[in-house]
Amino acid sequence: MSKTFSLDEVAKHKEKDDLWIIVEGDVYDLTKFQTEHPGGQKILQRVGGKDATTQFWKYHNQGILNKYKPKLMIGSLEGKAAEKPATAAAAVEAPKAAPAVIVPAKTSAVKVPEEQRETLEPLGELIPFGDPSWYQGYHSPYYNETHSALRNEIRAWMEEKVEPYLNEWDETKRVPEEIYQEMGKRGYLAGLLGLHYPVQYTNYRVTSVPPEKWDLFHEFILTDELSRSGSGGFVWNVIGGYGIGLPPLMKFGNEVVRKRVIPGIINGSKRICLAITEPDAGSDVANLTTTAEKTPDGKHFIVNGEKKWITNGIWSDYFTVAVRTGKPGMGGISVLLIERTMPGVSTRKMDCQGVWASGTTYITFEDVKVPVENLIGKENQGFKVIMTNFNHERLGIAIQSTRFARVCYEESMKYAHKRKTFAKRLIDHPVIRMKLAHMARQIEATHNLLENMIYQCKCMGETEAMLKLGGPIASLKAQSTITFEFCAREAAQIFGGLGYTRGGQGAKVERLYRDVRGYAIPGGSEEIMLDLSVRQSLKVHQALGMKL
Ligand code: HEM
Repeated sequence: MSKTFSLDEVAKHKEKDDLWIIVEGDVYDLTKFQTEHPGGQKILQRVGGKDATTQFWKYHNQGILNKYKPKLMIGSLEGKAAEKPATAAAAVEAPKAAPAVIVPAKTSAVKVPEEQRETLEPLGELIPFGDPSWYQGYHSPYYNETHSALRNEIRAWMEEKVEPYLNEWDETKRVPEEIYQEMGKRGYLAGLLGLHYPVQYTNYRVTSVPPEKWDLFHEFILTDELSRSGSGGFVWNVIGGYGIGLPPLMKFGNEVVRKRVIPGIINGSKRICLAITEPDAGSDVANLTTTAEKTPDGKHFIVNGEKKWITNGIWSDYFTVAVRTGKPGMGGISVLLIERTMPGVSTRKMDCQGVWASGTTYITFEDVKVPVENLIGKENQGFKVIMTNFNHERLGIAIQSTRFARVCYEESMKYAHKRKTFAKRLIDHPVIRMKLAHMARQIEATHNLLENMIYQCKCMGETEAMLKLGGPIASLKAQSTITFEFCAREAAQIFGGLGYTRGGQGAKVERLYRDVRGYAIPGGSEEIMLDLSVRQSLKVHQALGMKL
């Protein structure tokens, strides 16, 4: 049981060589820690023996408390109010108006179906627009109790295992391998393929969702909650290569290869990535030049070429690679599964502006001998394989960008309640409220479009979705990254110097600002997406009988 102390007892420990403070009713012994405190020793000594809750929240965010609590907390004050989690939001000055009342499901005007009631149980800090509206007691047609259970499960895991370490991982440009392995064991990797939960390849299950109930909204929630990290590097480290590299193999791979390779990847012990982009061919896929020539006996392809900006390439065991097997243009492309053990594969890490922990890689293939069984899909029909992948990839980017925009907004809203300028909190300056309002309206609009697209994908078959939704999803991808860029910029302005320095309270904002281009360019640049959204939708609607 944790020790309890009276205020008088704590007050005795106020000297440099015996220094305690109180934060949120808990007592911390900072005697040893003070010399390594990044904010300085004296500032701690000034609050020695006292309640320093207000000062603490002024300079730190929740992650710091979560990280240091286990090391520095020695007990609590006598009579500390019934255990409720300490949060930065709790320290924010109370609003003047009466607190909002969440309408419980039972008293809603419309009868809420039994299976949706739990989704109305709020989660999070209830900052307006700080989470999707169904997290905050608002109705939605898309979610049931398995979705809210999953949301709670991932958030708890992220807060314990991921959040406190994000800054470290960003600086070292690597997420510990155990996190990826845990993604496998917790069943999360298996749920990220835009497909039914693949029970045939894994015995791991997601604790809160039976496999037969798994749908695209679960995948949405999973990616969304991972993105609450506010780190493109983290998200891409754990799902970047996997989410786009594995689906083609799952759908179009040779059965023997699938059985040999997929279980290790889904269980988190092996890694895969998608290698399409080349030094000279990005969004313009049809022009790629990496060649794969068949050997005279027809048993192998010999692959030569270079791939660039490949997420996770540096630590991947498998590469889903677009190659040219035939004539110029889209009719001569195939997709091959290349394995790191095959001689002639080399990878080199690239230094980029953002997404640091994602392992952006330059790959060279030099006379790599690949068995024909490793062909994914049919020879010279690889363009279809690549196209089928695009909706899933772009939806993933849109989910991440939208949550990143929300993180920028949420962080700004919290900070605007504690930072004072000209004797007023930032939130009391109309110019700051205007910034927050513009962020929120774009985030909410994008999120609603996102839910609509996911619902369409859930209802349509894959081919119908590929044809009909190519345009709208391209539009959504651009909408989400433009929103992300806007919110990152506005958040950086609100945070001022703190959004310009790495680490500290503005860490997420500073990092996300650097990650913006990593989202606006790959998976189809904004310009190409917007143009495609009109061209593709016109084609589809011509087929549907458009009268123009
Ligand atoms: C449990 C007690 C505390 C811990 C574990 C702690 C930890 C930290 C850490 C890790 C940082 C680096 C910045 C960051 O990553 O966010 C920091 C910065 C700082 N801390 Fe603390 N701190 C504690 C208490 C306090 C208190 C009570 C004060 C003020 C009275 C304070 C004032 C500061 C200041 C001024 C900075 C520099 C902020 C900046 O760079 O903008 N800290 N602290």
